[in-house]
Amino acid sequence: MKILTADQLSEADKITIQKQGITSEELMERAATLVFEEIHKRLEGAPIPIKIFCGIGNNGGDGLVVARHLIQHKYDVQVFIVNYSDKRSDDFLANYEKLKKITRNWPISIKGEDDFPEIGTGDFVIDAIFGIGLNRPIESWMGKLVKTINKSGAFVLAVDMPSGLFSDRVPEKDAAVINASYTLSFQTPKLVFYLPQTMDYAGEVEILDIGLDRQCISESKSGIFLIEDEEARMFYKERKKNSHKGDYGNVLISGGSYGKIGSVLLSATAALRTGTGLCTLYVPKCGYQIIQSGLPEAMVLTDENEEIITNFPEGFGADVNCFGMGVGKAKQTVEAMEKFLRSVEKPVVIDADGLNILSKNNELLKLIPENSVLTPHPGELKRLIGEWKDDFEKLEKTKEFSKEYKVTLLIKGAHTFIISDDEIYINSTGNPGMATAGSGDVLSGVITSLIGQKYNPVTAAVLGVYAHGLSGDIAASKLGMESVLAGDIAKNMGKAFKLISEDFSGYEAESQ
Ligand SMILES: NC(=O)C1=CN([C@@H]2O[C@H](COP(=O)(O)OP(=O)(O)OC[C@H]3O[C@@H](n4cnc5c(N)ncnc54)[C@H](O)[C@@H]3O)[C@@H](O)[C@H]2O)[C@@H](O)CC1
Ligand SMILES: Nc1ncnc2c1ncn2[C@@H]1O[C@H](COP(=O)(O)OP(=O)(O)O)[C@@H](O)[C@H]1O
Ligand SMILES: [K+]
Repeated sequence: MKILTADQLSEADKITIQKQGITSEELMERAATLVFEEIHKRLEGAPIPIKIFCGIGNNGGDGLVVARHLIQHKYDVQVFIVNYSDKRSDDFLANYEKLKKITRNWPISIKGEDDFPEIGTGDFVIDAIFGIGLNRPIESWMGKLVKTINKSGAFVLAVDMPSGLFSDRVPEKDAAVINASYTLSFQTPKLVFYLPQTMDYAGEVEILDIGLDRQCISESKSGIFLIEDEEARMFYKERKKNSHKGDYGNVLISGGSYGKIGSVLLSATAALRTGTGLCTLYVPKCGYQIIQSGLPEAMVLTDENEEIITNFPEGFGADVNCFGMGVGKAKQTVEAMEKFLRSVEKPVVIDADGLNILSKNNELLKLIPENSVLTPHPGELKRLIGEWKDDFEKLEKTKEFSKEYKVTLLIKGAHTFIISDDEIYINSTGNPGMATAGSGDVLSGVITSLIGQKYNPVTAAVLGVYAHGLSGDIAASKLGMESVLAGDIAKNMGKAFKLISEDFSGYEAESQ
């Protein structure tokens, strides 16, 4: 799903109104009615005290529409108008009049701290103060109101955006921003719902399709995409009946050192569980027994050194190479990495210590084959591209690096970002159970495997990250998050692809 900016969305609102021949008030009614329906579906008429805080722009107008429907469905509703100026929007005013006609319990105006209501843990708060129209931080008594709502312990549902959160920048420290439990947002996701510095404000996010003009949305230029099941299905290639192991890639994974052989074992297991035809590992001698008994399906080549990698097997002719997990940073290993980079021409996958070696030996960067995939977590990324001021600058710097070296980079995290040139893909799968040693090694194995199966490297990275997260979700649903081991993510890769592919065949069957 495309991610658009606030300006693009406002433009889409205008075009929709024109093309569909509706008024902006009708569009507001449509959007806010969807919000009401979501709430009604969950509350099922429960007599919970609902407190709706409305601004005086169109986000506030949405709040008034939601209030009207809730009251008409006999909910216990009190509306508060956050009355910070006299400039009310036309659609706010129209809905204010409509609300007054259906209830005697008129909205209460808040003009300062003295007017703040009591808000308790049992309340259901709807935040309709500011939406995408926010153009400066929330200050004075309004800021205090936001902080009071946050402290109340009430369940907070934000309409479109948590108030105080900008769609294109990180709030200042101590800024007043609603900490929503849930955000119902209109038409497209907003980038700030997924960045580590801002994602917590939005809580759980659901996107409501308010029927904005499809052509306008599809023509809007955006380089940012949220990857969900629909996109994963589009990328997935089914295995052909008439195929053999040579069709699914001959991969070589090089890494490991004394005490860290498990890392390569995990990557190789993941590669094979992702469908690799032939998988060979290149490890120090001490890894031989471990791999042969731990993963008999893999072949093993060993370095002449017992404990570290000091060389790289030239002329092996793998379809794709992966280098770095558990490899350490010894001088001879750096030399082996240089030999590796000089001897390979096709895109490679570089992970973990492979990335740390690159950070310390910048002259190696220009040896990386074009279209390679680098898989840093934020710590490794920082070593590679330097410090950043905030998440927006991090994205810009990562894009620059991607363009300079013509590589795809991951920024791993709760939402992993995949960055290639000017494009950003954001993953939607995964769970905190995956914050466990070795899950990154599994991911490199998955991406390497997909490149070996002839997915282009960007698609391999995007689909690989999605399937890896889905596998983590399957593992967590069976084991509980605390018990997920990286090996469980590898083990469930097949089930993840089955989910992706079964939906696909279901879709095909339906359309026949
Ligand atoms: N335009 C449309 O047709 C639709 C708009 N919708 C709603 O409209 C919202 C956008 O509405 P608006 O553009 O009216 O903007 P908001 O309701 O977000 O904000 C209202 C106005 O407050 C002022 N403002 C911004 N930051 C402020 C601050 N910190 N302190 C004091 N004043 C501040 C701005 O002038 C802004 O226009 C969306 O988020 C969505 O909820 C929906 O109803 C869908 C349809
Ligand atoms: N809270 C989380 N939610 C979803 N995925 C997560 C979370 N924490 C970690 N992950 C995923 O787990 C993996 C961790 O990778 P990494 O930090 O390299 O681990 P390691 O080095 O131990 O293998 C990444 O794919 C990351 O996206
Ligand atoms: K809001």
